[in-house]
Amino acid sequence: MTARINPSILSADFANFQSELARVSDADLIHVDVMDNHFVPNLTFGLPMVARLQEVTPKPLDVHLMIDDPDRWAPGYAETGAFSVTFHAEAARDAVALARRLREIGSRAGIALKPGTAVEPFLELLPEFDQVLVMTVEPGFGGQSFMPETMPKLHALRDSVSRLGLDVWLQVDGGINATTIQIAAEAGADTFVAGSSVFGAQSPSLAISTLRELAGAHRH
Ligand SMILES: O=C(CO)[C@H](O)[C@H](O)COP(=O)(O)O
Repeated sequence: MTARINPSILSADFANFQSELARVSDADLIHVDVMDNHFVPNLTFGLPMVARLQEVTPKPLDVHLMIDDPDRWAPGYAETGAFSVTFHAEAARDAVALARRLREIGSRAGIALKPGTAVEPFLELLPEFDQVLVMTVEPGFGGQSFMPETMPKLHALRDSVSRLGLDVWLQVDGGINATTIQIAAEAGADTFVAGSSVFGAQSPSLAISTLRELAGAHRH
């Protein structure tokens, strides 16, 4: 299992995304946080920005939709050519139908769970998804502390993925740094979103390679 490190541009300089993307050229994917100020109490950007980001970076975009009504809006993000589009279980009306639509368009389909959302209803649905995002903070803001109480969800997901013989990526997002990445990797995560610990580092490149090594050394 290779550890993927996806820097979150929520922690980048919003006035200089193009040069910020160049600082994380060692990343596996670029994590793009779309927030609508309804599903979460924060507002970032929408479809035109995501489409433009894809034009200025060769890196695959890992789009995380923290928005209401993803059934209506998510397909548009897949149509920009995003590598993966992840929507929230709490917001979707028909998560399976939406995931199928995203895959049909050509994007990987991800489902995200807030810290208080149980994972059990989704375990048997795993074949419908390419990625599960376990939020390790309440979604909305960067720079928060990792919530270790979310780790049992990773264990349950990793067990089900192995039992069903699937290649579903297990992603964590929120408070990931050189300490917490080891905990999440041991619990079964293979894909790590990191905002402040990468963009806040003097050398994002070094931060990425350190995180990748630590995750690899502590993999499940
Ligand atoms: O989805 C997010 C917040 O909702 C961010 O991706 C996440 O919080 C990353 O920031 P940091 O690594 O600083 O916690």
